[in-house]
Amino acid sequence: MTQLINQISQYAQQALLHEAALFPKPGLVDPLSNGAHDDMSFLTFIDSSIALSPFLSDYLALGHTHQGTPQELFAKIRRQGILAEEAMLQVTAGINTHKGANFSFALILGAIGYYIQQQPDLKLPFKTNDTLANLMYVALMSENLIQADYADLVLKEDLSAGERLYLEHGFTGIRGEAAAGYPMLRKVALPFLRKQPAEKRSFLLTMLLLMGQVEDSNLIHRGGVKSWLAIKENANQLYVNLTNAPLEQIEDALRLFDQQLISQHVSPGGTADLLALALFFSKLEGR
Ligand SMILES: CC(C)(COP(=O)(O)OP(=O)(O)OC[C@H]1O[C@@H](n2cnc3c(N)ncnc32)[C@H](O[C@H]2O[C@H](COP(=O)(O)OP(=O)(O)OP(=O)(O)O)[C@@H](O)[C@H]2O)[C@@H]1O)[C@@H](O)C(=O)NCCC(=O)NCCS
Ligand SMILES: Nc1ncnc2[nH]cnc12
Repeated sequence: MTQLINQISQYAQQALLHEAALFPKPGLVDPLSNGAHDDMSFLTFIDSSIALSPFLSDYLALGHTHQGTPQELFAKIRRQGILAEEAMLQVTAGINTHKGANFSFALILGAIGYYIQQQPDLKLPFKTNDTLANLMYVALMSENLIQADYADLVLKEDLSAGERLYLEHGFTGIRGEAAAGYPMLRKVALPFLRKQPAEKRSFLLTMLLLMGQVEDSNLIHRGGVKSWLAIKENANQLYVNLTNAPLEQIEDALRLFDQQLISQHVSPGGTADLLALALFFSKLEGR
């Protein structure tokens, strides 16, 4: 069992690094560009991923030994996730590289650990139904998240981007995504990736597909709702135009898109995290 948990933890670490290494990513950090970020570089993401690495195994272990309800597992995972966030912020000098990614990987790895406990004979690769079962278990873990996190929010000072967007627009961002069992993975990214070869061209198109659909609190927080809607429309149009294009043409279009988002100083951080999660499940499913 330990070997299985180590392998899954390794896939998660690889997915975080492969997302950061993919280029060109509009507005985001990659090896060739810091995107719309003045405080983050590709090396920051490498350091952040390494800091999170031991916690990825912890999340799996917490699920694997859990006895109790999904919500009780959520509480255990959140406590460990806060420690992970502190470790991340320590190595990044307080820069928020993977706050969202840590949250999502923590929930999903916790759910997978519990799933393995329930199915001791489970072998990799995951079937589609294994992926679905785990994402729906995350929904059970997170079913009280929005109500709990946003209770008395009007009284809270120093709101996060996501909290402010909820108050102003009712957007639920990453919390809503988790509480719904990651529909951006179940219904958008993974059905597409399962039909594609595991190569750079497919990952860049998956990123565009997600950018066109995600309620990305980073984009909205920095650029506002109108800007986010225009970027979504642009991403959707690019995806349609490039869906049969060669890699070189896709890269050229994304470099232009990158320059546009950099000039607007906006960055789809939520999309980046969902891409990392999609890469993770692709590895779990044997691609
Ligand atoms: C649940 C929390 C993690 C939420 O905390 P908070 O309210 O502070 O966070 P939000 O503002 O809601 O944003 C959360 C991050 O989630 C990513 N994200 C955004 N939209 C979505 C979406 N629709 N689906 C999935 N994920 C989404 C995004 O994270 C990535 O972007 C960040 C880097 O980009 P950057 O622009 O630099 O972001 P900022 O620094 O914030 O902006 P600037 O100041 O630079 O302009 C980075 O985080 C990426 O990962 C959102 O940022 C929290 O409450 C919590 O529970 N945390 C600790 C406990 C924990 O994690 N426990 C484990 C599981 S329970
Ligand atoms: N490559 C990236 N650039 C900016 N924000 C991110 N959040 C997660 N991955 C990111």
